[in-house]
Amino acid sequence: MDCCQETHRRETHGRVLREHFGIAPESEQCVIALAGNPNVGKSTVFNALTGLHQHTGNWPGKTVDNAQGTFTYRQKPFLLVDLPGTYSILAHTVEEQIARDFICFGEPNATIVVLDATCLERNLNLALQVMEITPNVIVCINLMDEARKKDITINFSVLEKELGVPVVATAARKGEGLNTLRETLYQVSIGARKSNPRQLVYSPSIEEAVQGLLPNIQRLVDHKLNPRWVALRLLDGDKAFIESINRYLDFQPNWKLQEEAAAL
Ligand SMILES: Nc1nc2c(ncn2[C@@H]2O[C@H](COP(=O)(O)OP(=O)(O)OP(=O)(O)O)[C@@H](O)[C@H]2O)c(=O)[nH]1
Ligand SMILES: [Mg+2]
Repeated sequence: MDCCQETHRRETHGRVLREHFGIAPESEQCVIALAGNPNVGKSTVFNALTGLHQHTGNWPGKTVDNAQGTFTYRQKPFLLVDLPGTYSILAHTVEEQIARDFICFGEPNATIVVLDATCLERNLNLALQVMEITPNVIVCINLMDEARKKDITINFSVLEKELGVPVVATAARKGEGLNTLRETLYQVSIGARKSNPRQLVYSPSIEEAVQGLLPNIQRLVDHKLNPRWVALRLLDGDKAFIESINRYLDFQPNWKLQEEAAAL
């Protein structure tokens, strides 16, 4: 990408954040999304990091501007966005669409996926989905105090190795693990800690179809979206996603790609 393209990309990104999500980060500020299943402690983590008292009820509408807070760590300013709780980000509900669109088109510098330590298996589904969109993921395993009460033990180093992203244990209500979370966020945000997120491998026919679509998608979405993720959504026949691409990235409707995907 040359510097004109980079400037254009930044301007488009700034406009998307402002116009679609009501967020206007200052130039040095790192934007961090907080995602997770309902009731896993996202807002508790949000409040602990920002010192705010975010309402811990349902997401109030289609914007995220009332769920943002700031904090500074090691002189680095962060803007944290508390996303609505979702089991998935395949956009079957308004909440899923908000979370998916923010992670995809808001392009946060990093996304913390908060998981419930007492039901990891179910919660990991969302983490794997987010890891398909972006490599900048931190997995925060919360409710560790509850897990301890139930004699659940988690091998964090194995999990971190398997997932390929940083994994942090917290009991946010007690303030446990939050310093490690801040430090990990900092390391990821300054690029000192690189991730290599595990990617789900689908059946050979789907993988072949993805490979067939990638060249055209790469041309279309450029650096703006993860082409593999777009290919998977097209193969899924996700029309709402194509509409989101056109809405956020100002593309002319391009149904040809979808026709191509449908023919595969
Ligand atoms: N025991 C324990 N309770 C916690 C912890 N973190 C959060 N909670 C409690 O879990 C409940 C849900 O926390 P929230 O922070 O509202 O969860 P959320 O993920 O924001 O929920 P939604 O926004 O509704 O999806 C609250 O009663 C919190 O006090 C923790 O680490 N340990
Ligand atoms: Mg909440």
